[in-house]
Amino acid sequence: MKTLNDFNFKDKKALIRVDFNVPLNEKFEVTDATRIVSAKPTIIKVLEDGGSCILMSHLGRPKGVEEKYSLKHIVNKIEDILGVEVKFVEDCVGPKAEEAAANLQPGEILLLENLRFHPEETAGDKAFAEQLSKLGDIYVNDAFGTAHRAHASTTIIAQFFPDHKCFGKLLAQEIESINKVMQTGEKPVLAVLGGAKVSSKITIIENILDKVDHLIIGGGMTYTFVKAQGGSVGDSICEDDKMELALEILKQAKAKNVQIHLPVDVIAANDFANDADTKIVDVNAIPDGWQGLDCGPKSNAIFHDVVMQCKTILWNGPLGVFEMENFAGGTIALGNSIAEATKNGAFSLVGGGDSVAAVKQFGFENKVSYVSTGGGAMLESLEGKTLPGIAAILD
Ligand SMILES: Nc1ncnc2c1ncn2[C@@H]1O[C@H](COP(=O)(O)OP(=O)(O)OP(=O)(O)O)[C@@H](O)[C@H]1O
Ligand SMILES: O=C(O)[C@H](O)COP(=O)(O)O
Repeated sequence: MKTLNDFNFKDKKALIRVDFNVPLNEKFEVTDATRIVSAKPTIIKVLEDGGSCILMSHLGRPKGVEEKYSLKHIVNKIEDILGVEVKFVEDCVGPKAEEAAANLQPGEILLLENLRFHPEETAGDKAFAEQLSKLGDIYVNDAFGTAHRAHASTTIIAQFFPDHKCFGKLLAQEIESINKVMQTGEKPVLAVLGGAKVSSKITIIENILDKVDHLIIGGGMTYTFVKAQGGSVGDSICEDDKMELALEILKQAKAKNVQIHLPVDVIAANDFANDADTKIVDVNAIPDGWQGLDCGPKSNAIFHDVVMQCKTILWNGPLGVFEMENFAGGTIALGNSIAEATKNGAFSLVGGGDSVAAVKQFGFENKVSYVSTGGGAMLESLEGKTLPGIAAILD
């Protein structure tokens, strides 16, 4: 396994895949910079060797070029954190990117525009990966948060650097920490799955059923399961085409003796806004025109009891729309429960862009055992398979 220390970057251009998919507010300000701070040791090592850094990342899930997902919004934040000027080029491939990369001098940093402005990125297109590869001398993957994606910049690109590819410091550290949990995770094991990426994460549940004893399903994940069982979810986020899978998961969990805990009550709102009217309703009786945006008090109490029984706790995805004060209660309650369990000796691992933002915002960062930059990546690691971004470096 080649790491950063296996290379001297003097006069070399390091092409570094970072995961700067950070949460932004409506003014495009970074609300949690953990993923940028975490990449700093890798970037500094390259600069200290006398090399230069070409940083590439995605931001959000844009459909083509969408201004709100431009990485230009985070240039100042990166500069603040690194204390070095960051040059920005408004494309990640083509003449402009090639010229900016060619002109880069030792000690300098160049940030490329959002990779996902080109659909070839997520398609894992080989020609696009080859174009990217031309920009640097050594490929460094430091994007743990995106290591579960077989995309052009995370996986396919590695084949163009057969002898010049390595893990960044963050990725190496994350692999080590997750391996430790996998090997020593004491039972009962609990996974808490919330958030809003229903379709991409529901498929992971099936694969981690063999590893857990309890599963709390909350946040936006809730409603596909509730509707699949005949409940009324009003306007809550729901993936109808995943309802069959949700039923299958419930069936499999029963067969495998995994206890699934869904919210029993929710805070429903008549608008996706902090000042919306709200009411507490049973999870399966949300009226039309209303949407579940947080767990209710009965659910929080049930989840507390489950958390306190468990010795290993993995958490990805907030239990409500915590960015809005009125819907942060479930996430805070869960954070408190996990902090208490950790104090009592449980091992707790929290991961994901927004989950980490929540943990920091509510002061739980030092009350959990480990904070990972990866959400989906952390969950997929738990399946026990080598993530594509990691496998591509090991090849
Ligand atoms: N009931 C809900 N309805 C709508 N959105 C919700 C609900 N509950 C939580 N969310 C939203 O889920 C988002 C976070 O989900 P996500 O799955 O992206 O988690 P994450 O920690 O960022 O993980 P990853 O790093 O894999 O993206 C938050 O912005 C939060 O507002
Ligand atoms: O936030 C994440 O989990 C990573 O940046 C990956 O994002 P994605 O789920 O849009 O691929």
